[in-house]
Amino acid sequence: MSYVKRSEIDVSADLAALIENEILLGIDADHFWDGYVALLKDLVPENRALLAKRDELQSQIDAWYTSHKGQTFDVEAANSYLREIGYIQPAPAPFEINVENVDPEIATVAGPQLVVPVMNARFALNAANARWGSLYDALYGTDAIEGAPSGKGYDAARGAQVVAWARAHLDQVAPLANGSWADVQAVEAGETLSITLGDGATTLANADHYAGYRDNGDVMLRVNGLLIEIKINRDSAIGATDPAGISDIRLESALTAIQDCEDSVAAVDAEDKCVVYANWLGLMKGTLQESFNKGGKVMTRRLNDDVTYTAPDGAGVTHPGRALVLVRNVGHLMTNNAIMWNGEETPEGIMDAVITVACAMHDLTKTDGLRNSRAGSVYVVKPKMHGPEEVAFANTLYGRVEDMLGLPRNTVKLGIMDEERRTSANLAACINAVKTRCVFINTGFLDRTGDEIHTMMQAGPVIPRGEMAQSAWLGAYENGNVDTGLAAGFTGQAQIGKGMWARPDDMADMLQAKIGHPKAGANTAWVPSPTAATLHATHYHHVNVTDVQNDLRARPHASLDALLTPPVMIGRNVSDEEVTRELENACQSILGYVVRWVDQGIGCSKVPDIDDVALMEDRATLRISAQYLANWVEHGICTKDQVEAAFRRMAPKVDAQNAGDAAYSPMAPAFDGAAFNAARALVIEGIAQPSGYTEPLLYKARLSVKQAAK
Ligand SMILES: CC(=O)SCCNC(=O)CCNC(=O)[C@H](O)C(C)(C)COP(=O)(O)OP(=O)(O)OC[C@H]1O[C@@H](n2cnc3c(N)ncnc32)[C@H](O)[C@@H]1OP(=O)(O)O
Ligand SMILES: O=CC(=O)O
Ligand SMILES: [Mg+2]
Repeated sequence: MSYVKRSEIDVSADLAALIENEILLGIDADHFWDGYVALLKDLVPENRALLAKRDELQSQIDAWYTSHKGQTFDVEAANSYLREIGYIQPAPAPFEINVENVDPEIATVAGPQLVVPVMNARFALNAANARWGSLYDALYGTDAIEGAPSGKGYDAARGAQVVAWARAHLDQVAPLANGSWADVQAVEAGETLSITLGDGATTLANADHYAGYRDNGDVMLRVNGLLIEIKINRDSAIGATDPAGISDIRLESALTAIQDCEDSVAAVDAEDKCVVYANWLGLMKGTLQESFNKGGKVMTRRLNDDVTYTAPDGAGVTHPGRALVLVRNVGHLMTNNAIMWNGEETPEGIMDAVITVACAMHDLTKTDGLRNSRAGSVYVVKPKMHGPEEVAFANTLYGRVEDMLGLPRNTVKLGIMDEERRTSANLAACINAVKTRCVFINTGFLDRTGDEIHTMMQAGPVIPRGEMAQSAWLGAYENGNVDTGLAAGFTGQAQIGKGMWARPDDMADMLQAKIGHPKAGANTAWVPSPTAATLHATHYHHVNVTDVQNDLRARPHASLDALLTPPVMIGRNVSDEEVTRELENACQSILGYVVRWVDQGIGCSKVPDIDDVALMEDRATLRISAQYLANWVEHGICTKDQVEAAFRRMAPKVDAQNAGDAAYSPMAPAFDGAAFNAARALVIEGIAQPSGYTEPLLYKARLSVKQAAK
């Protein structure tokens, strides 16, 4: 890689060109680079000290559990030790966040949050455009309706089921004064909504559900703040068969979308980071586009326009056509060779902070066109922070970035991923550390599960993975997050978010289960795809989250003791069959994910588990699998040899799963490629990995593959 000297640092020539020629907006390049160096000088030592503190606390916790081996777990004694070493910190006096200029998609309206790897422009654009999605398509094309389309063309019987489902949904969430949406013969929208049924006329039971109409006759409803567009088009194939000419029902779906620079991407060097930043820049400028071949046709995807309609009082309304996008930066751990200082890599988190916010200035300076934040904010999601000092460090970092770029204080809003144990245990103090920026707390339960296993490594053998969802700590974590957000005044200002639906193909189950998120008081929850966003949107039609939050405020705060009780097996045997099954399942998913990451730079994959259920795998799910097996080896539930044997049995299976991919290199029978070795190391060296993170080994392996290819 070639570098250019800027101020006192060596910057990848490609990154410097991107920044100087395309990103910097009215900022002198020399001033920018001097500011960058000043920031490194002030913040790198603190960054390193925070990482050292993580290690120090971990060794103290390891030592405490090792010295209490074999004893019955005493939560009081454990927590008093955690207080003594500063792991549990005093809670702040009651306070409320006070955040200004927050867009309604975050502050007031509840709805789905889509996450997308920003390195993939085709997906990133699709995510931004997923603000609106077809309910008919989402039902027709997934298992949300039992079975699958039959025959080659349109399956009319399935189509009828879709229409029936969608009309029944409208009957529940936007009912007619009398009769059913299933029997509508004609719709006339104007100052009021007139609906003709077979046996007379009616209108909506609740006039507030009527939002207006579009020039083409489409009807706009609004339920719990989310728009529903009833499309009327008698010339379309579906509309022609419908008595009222209804051709589709389109839902406001992904209100927000997180463009991810972190766990769903594989960005290890300057070349990769340039792709990340260029895509994010394109989204902020509104110019990103991508051409690709789909179904034999070349298509070009761009950002969608806003949606216009007329309100019942005749006023013209312009409503966002795109999700409000947030950017997930990386955490405080990793460094990257894109910017070198004194011959050393510099923190990737600092680089993400400066560059993604600088890109967002292109949005901030717009007054029309494809704007992202109409309120004038930049939304950054900060993952993997451990405790209040690390959150305070993020506050300092983004404040320094604002100063460097000449932005008003608190332009940058922060979302805290509540996904590390020390953060959950001190969540109020974490929020307090960014109380003028904090726009979300989200239970990233996948990383959080990985951190639970890693932090409690010496407490004993962890329970089988399938039992984790029911364990007491997880319930206390999910409830505690909501309780803390409510006490900190999040209602009307910020999101209380819940985690990812990690079975992207199982939409029927998602429809059943994920309504639990708004019912638990979450005003958003993560979905893996635009289709999932549309289906999950229906949940927010049913549940008024503000009402739920108002009710929940009265309940007692979730128990800290439960939160900090480790999910270990006490006095329990695990059968040989169960061990083999767990080993094979984990090894298969580790290999299936790692091989695509290391060999092809794909950061998020759909990988079949041992029962052939397709699971979304990213660095966080990998962290769980690796730490889980590392824990079982540590406590003698299985041996290193068994792990090795399971990897070798599973590698040919993963190779077969990828047989259709021309770019794929098999791992068997040699078992000595970079990917296989990285997978093995993630388990065998798992305990030594900082906080059990997977990135150090993944980055190393990927860099070696990229180097070899050059
Ligand atoms: C623990 C955590 O940190 S969770 C957060 C990180 N995880 C994520 O961000 C998950 C994001 N999701 C994804 O990356 C993908 O959905 C995967 C990898 C799970 C599955 O990808 P695929 O196997 O390619 O999906 P599939 O073939 O079913 O669908 C592809 C289509 O859906 C679209 N799509 C799928 N996921 C997304 C998404 N998250 N955003 C936007 N579009 C998407 C694609 O654009 C594509 O449509 P197109 O052909 O019109 O472009
Ligand atoms: O980032 C999300 C998680 O679950 O981890
Ligand atoms: Mg995470």
